[in-house]
Amino acid sequence: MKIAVIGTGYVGLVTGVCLADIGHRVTCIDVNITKIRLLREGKSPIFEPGLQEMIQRNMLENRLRFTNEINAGIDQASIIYIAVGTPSNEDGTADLSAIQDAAVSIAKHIKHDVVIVTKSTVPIGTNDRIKAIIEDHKVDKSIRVDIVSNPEFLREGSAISDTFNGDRIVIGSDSEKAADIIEEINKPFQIPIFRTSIRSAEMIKYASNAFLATKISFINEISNLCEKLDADVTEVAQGMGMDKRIGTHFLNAGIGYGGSCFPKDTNALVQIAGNANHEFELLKSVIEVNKKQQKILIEKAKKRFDSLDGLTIAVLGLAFKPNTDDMREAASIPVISELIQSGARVLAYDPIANENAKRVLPKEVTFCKSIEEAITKTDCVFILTEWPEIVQFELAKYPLFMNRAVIFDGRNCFDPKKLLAYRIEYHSVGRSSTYLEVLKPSILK
Ligand SMILES: NC(=O)c1ccc[n+]([C@@H]2O[C@H](COP(=O)([O-])OP(=O)(O)OC[C@H]3O[C@@H](n4cnc5c(N)ncnc54)[C@H](O)[C@@H]3O)[C@@H](O)[C@H]2O)c1
Ligand SMILES: O=c1ccn([C@@H]2O[C@H](COP(=O)(O)OP(=O)(O)O[C@H]3O[C@H](CO)[C@@H](O)[C@H](O)[C@H]3O)[C@@H](O)[C@H]2O)c(=O)[nH]1
Repeated sequence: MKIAVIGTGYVGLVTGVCLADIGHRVTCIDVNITKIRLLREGKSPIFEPGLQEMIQRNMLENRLRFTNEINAGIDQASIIYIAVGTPSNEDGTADLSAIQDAAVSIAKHIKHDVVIVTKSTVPIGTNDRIKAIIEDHKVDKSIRVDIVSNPEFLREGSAISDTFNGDRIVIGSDSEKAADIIEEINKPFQIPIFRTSIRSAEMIKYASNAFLATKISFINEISNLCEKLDADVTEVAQGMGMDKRIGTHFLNAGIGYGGSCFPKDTNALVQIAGNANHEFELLKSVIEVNKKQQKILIEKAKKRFDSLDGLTIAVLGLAFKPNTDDMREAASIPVISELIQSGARVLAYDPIANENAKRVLPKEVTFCKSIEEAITKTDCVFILTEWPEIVQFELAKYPLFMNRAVIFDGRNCFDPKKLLAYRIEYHSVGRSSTYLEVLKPSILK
């Protein structure tokens, strides 16, 4: 099948490359000239495990090409995927300007019948608008355009594996024929296919992200209670997860969720609900809990040191999660800004995201090339992302390199008892802190 994919970001690029890998002929289109130049050289503009190798292999086998020209890109394609960004507007609503531009461009350039497949996360009713825009702007009115909502569920950092091993592929359409074609295209992935109406498909995407975000905020609230009542949230989550109705996933307490999706999509769903005269109280609380949770390590450090003014602090892990270079809505942004405002000197390290982080973090931050360099002569360490390199770093080195070995761990990377053996003072989330002279805080305090 000849396919065009508009937008070569985290979703469009992975979708295009994986569709090529299962045998389709794919042209990826983007307005960004630098991205397309890099891609034509076989270089991935984003860090995503396995992606660059897959790009090169499929280019060599002539199934994958890249262009800035929408005209050339969609010329031969009978299927056009839309995977452009839908970021947040100031008020939390989804900015649909890239979707609008893509729809108008498609309409102006199509020369034969096509199926348009929307991968981008879009508010309920948007696919109807896409169809209306294309019908309005298409030059040859006899061309037939069918629309399919095919929301994407991949996670950054495991995008390729998720594409090949996803739990479901949702295909929403009011055209049986178009849905059949998209089902056929996806068959080689051997993933269960769920067919719905267009609007249900659009809603499944928002509802899924909102539910996962709710799980995270819920366990974070439980973790705050655990700290007050001397329970251990990792044990609690494990015990809860053994109930199949609850499940073990997305119960990791920490400094909250970030990334390009959960913050944006939860806010958008609150707005979508508001527009339908529905106050989504639960989701509003999920968002508020997350905002508070991002500051939890700062509160702990302020309590421990009285003031952060003049302290030198290492921050390990800057990306919003491991195995990605994506800094969108990363917890490191509010945390580091507050550390600097409080008068601390910040030394930061991320195995992959340093370059992207430089563009969004305050200019006062010193970026380091290794964990050792970042923690040298520091008063404490903040761990914000559980990169394997950070989790596996030799614990004995902390007391060796630091002024005083105090760790604030926002991702519960270590067993507190183990850290005590290394003479490290350790503060994590939802668990008792371990001090050198085991000063267990009284639950009555
Ligand atoms: N990032 C994820 O993990 C993820 C997962 C599932 C769904 N989504 C959704 O998928 C969509 C894309 O997300 P992303 O993270 O890949 O975004 P992104 O910002 O990484 O990429 C979007 C790309 O679209 C390009 N673009 C914008 N307007 C264009 C146009 N008119 N023509 C051609 N190209 C254009 C941009 O230059 C950019 O390269 C969003 O709606 C997002 O919510 C993202
Ligand atoms: O138990 C958990 C699980 C995740 N997180 C945090 O939640 C955020 C999001 O993590 P994850 O969901 O793994 O990454 P994303 O790439 O943002 O993927 C989410 O957002 C995508 C975009 O919509 C969806 O496609 C995916 O299904 C959905 O998991 C990160 O900051 C994680 O640190 C936690 O704090 N605790």
